[in-house]
Amino acid sequence: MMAINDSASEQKLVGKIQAIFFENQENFYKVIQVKVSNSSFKWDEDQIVVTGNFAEVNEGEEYQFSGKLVEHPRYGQQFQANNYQSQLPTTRTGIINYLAGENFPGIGQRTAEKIVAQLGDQAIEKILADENVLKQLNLKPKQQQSLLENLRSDNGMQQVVIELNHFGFGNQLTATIYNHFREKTLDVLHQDPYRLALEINGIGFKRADQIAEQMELAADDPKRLQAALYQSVFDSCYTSGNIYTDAETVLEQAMSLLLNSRRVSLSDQQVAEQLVALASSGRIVVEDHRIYLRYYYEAEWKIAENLKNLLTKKVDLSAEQLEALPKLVDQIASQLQISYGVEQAKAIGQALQNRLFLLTGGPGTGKTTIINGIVASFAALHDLSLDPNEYSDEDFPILLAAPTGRAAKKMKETTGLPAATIHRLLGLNGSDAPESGEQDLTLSGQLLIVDEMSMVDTELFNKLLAAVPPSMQLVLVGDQDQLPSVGPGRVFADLLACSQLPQIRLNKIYRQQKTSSIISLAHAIKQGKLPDTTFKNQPDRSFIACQANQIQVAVQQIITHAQKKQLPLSDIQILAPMYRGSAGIDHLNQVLQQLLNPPSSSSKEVIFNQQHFRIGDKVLHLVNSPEFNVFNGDLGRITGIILAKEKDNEDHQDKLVLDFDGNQVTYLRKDWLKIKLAYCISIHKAQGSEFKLVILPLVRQYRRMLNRNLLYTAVTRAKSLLVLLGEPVAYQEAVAHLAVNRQTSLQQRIGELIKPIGKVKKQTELTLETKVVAEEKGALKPSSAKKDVTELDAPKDGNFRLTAELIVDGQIDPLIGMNGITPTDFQQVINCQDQTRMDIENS
Ligand SMILES: Nc1ncnc2c1ncn2[C@@H]1O[C@H](COP(=O)(O)OP(=O)(O)OP(=O)(O)O)[C@@H](O)[C@H]1O
Repeated sequence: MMAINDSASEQKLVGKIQAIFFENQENFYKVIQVKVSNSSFKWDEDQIVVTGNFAEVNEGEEYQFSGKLVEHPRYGQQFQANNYQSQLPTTRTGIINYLAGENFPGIGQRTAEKIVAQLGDQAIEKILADENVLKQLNLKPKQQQSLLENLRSDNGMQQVVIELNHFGFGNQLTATIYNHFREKTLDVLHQDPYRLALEINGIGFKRADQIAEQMELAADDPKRLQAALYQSVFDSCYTSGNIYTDAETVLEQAMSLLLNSRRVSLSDQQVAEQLVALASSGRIVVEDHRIYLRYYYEAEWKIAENLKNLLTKKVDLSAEQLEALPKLVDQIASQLQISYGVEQAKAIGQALQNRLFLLTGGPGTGKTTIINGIVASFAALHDLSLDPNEYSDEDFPILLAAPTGRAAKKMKETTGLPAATIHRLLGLNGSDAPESGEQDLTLSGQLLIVDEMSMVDTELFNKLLAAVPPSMQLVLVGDQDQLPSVGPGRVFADLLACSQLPQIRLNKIYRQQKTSSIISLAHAIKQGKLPDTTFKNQPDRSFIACQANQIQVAVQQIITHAQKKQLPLSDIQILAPMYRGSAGIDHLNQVLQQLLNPPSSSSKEVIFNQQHFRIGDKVLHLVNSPEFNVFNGDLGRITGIILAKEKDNEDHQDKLVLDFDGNQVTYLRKDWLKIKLAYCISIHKAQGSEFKLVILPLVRQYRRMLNRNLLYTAVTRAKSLLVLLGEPVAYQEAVAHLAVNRQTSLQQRIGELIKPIGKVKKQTELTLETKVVAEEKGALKPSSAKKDVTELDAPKDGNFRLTAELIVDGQIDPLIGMNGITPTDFQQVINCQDQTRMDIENS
């Protein structure tokens, strides 16, 4: 039995489990009833209720618990256990009976007696500590196996839970760690605790390093240095949205992680050596000056390869069908009572004739109208019914999808056809890590249209494309001038930058100008201009000049005014770029909650992460939770609060009941991290949503965040009314700054695999095996850095490998990967990190 962290203040309890009252299926938390046989504290009753984190405990078995007696406000005295262990039989007869029992098939009474005769009263502990002791017993191999496996599984999970608790992991993480490593958990914990940081979401380098320090792992251990380096590559991508980073950034960040965690100095050389080792291990990939997480390196290649495969097969249309196309499009237009513009008609024609088609355009340029045209003409061309009821035995042949719930809902409303989120379409669970392996789903259908493509990140697009069969046609629609996806990559912009991919950019605005000055403002912003009318009131928009400290009062007044005009709260949305500061999202939410949903003695509230949640509050969902059918950016309302102490609340947990457009979901306390008050939300989170009235405060306080894409995205969220407020100079600064482009190589990968139309050459096989050799001190070998990827071979199994030999005179060059980097490049990194912070704040 492992040592238990005993402390003098801890109380002990020994007893048999009589009943398990409650067990949480998602973690190890249980409430059990124990028949007391012994206790270190005064206890006059026969039974006691014990709560805590337990692996599989069995009714009827005896356990020893350590912890403390607590007073539950509703249930009285209970024993709160921190640790527990099964009371292994201690007497000779007890051990013999235990081993001869049904837990150990193949071991009878005689064998059990023999084991105890030779190994003594400590037989079980001895076997668990060293399986070699079994050799002296002359047991059959099957008996040995039965003994070992069953003793270990009886004790294994229990020990894991105890030890993870001992290291301070709560219920949820304990369950996640155990489910990930299973019976190897303790080995991982003892031999390479950094794997926790590398493989488990929610555990960072610092936490793993604390465990490693307790295990006395040296501060310069290669595992430690590699873990910090990996974490730095990971952080650079996830915080900036870049697909790759560079050696200088990684080395600098890793060093700061290492020194912040333990005050032991390390040389640059030591850390740089481990960067090379990490690349050799395949967990990161180094190509030229770029450092990738392996997943993203492969994802970009796979996207390019899947696009190439898709484009290889032509759409099978007969000469008659092709000839009839223009007429068909005209017919559809007259059904919709419009006449398509030249570009619009061309877009529909191209979507019908190509396996892959990209469509981008600003607000009001007719994207939705074109989607409707594509759907109707595709159905007419292929003689398909658009009535979902006629497909009871087969799948509907036209799939419509979007990255958020709200965008999918909008698609459903505008087309009158079923539409889903991409996650739902692919059956993805929100907690799937990018590395969660190959998915084998293949979509069924003939046409897939994805809207709001600017929000789709590299990981999701990779997964989506992997599920698209070569027989399907794919239409990707979006507005490339909006903010890029929250996750790494800028897929839509990269695809549009590839002229070899069939695409159309819509420029003409069709939404009537006289009813919308918002749209013309958006198009001017896109072109880097702020029209003279920006700060003058128009029928559908207005401007209120004020300073940062006046924003709160101004916003309160606008909302009060809008409410007097009978505009429901769900139609009003305040958008801001930043969470912090007097004009930041968090402060505005507090102020607005006070105005719109103040505390009252008759209504319940809970406090979580310094936020008060009350019935009626508007909330924003921050992550994708397909299990609830709620997605990142969805807005809902709190309709119920059930407190743990309430009479009929059987599982004694605090709960919030939320309503997302009719979808009622119950959130336990562990889920509350997923929501935030939403009277004011970030512009990032508003992507994919539209609101009747948008209120947009911009002040110089946000200067670091302000750029053209951000302002454009905010303004285009307003459907009918827009109130701008703040400092004119902040608007001017936003329009003047173009967002820094993310570092991605998708365009390059596509360029290597898909030749420009009309210039298709014989494809050279690709490989991703790059050999980088630094010839001169302080520099990578120029020829390797310039090596054309088409010279290399891509393994069919997708097992990309990289050999990085960054060796100079037998030494690792501390300047690895920095060759050719100019101060401007470095500045770009800094700018990206600024962008990054914004992404962190908004994610
Ligand atoms: N060819 C056309 N003739 C007449 N009206 C058109 C035409 N194309 C689009 N419209 C109208 O213009 C308006 C905007 O079109 P649509 O909603 O399709 O644009 P969108 O690009 O999807 O805009 P948003 O991104 O703002 O939703 C709609 O009222 C639509 O009916």
